[in-house]
Amino acid sequence: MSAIEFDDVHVHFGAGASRFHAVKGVSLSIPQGSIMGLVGESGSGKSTLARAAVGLVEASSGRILVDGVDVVGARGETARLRRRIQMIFQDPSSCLDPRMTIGESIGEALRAAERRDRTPKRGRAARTQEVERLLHAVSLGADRADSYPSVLSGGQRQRVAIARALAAGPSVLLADEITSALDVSVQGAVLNLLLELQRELGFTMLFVSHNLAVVRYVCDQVAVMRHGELVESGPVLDVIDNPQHQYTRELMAAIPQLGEPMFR
Ligand SMILES: Nc1ncnc2c1ncn2[C@@H]1O[C@H](COP(=O)(O)OP(=O)(O)OP(=O)(O)O)[C@@H](O)[C@H]1O
Repeated sequence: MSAIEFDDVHVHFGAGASRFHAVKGVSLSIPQGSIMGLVGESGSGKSTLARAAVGLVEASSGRILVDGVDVVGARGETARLRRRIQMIFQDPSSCLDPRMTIGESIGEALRAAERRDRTPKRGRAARTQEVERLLHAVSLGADRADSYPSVLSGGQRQRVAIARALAAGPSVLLADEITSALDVSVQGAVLNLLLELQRELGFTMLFVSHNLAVVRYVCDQVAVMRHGELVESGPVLDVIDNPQHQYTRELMAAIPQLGEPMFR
């Protein structure tokens, strides 16, 4: 498993007069195996920072290091390191092809990982077995392999998205608002599943969320962004219970009550 570090990362969108500075020199280090929450108001640059790590947006400058190796603009062996960073999105449909069955979709992610790692291609039976193991890992029955995404609930689709990410053998997982589109009754199950998998597999995680109660439940560290800048970071309970920055205090005050853990 890998540590990930953002070192003075800047991201701009657009050009000329409409050039917009979305991420302004963010430096953030997530130790191997820990879960860092990333919070801040809408538009503060959280998703953009996460997307820069997987190359979905281009960092204008700065370094993104996986185990100390800069993966920005990486090629060859280093690009392989970057593909060990997997991202899960708010809307699971965005990563599921509606024309593919769930089994085909997970199988495709397995094949991509084989190509990346240059490991021998699994035979059909071995692939089916691995798809079933991954479905089981995310608490879906093996019979789901033949279903299409359209017949699944939002929570089930998000489980499939997690299974696809796991198929890639991630060393770092970026979770961007992964439960905010789900019904509250399903959110807890998906979060608990993710926590169990993280404990079992030990991947490092960046967990982007608006919900501070969820962040407190899931994360051991938290970073706060505002207007593209990092304003504060530290152990989750320290930051939530004793925020140092005025903006973090305002963010906490906006939450009606941070009561006991939500989903236990
Ligand atoms: N592809 C893009 N082109 C232009 N501007 C963009 C693009 N993606 C994001 N932005 C802008 O960058 C800023 C940061 O967006 P980002 O999605 O990272 O914020 P966020 O903190 O994740 O917000 P939210 O919590 O609402 O998802 C916003 O002003 C957004 O409009």
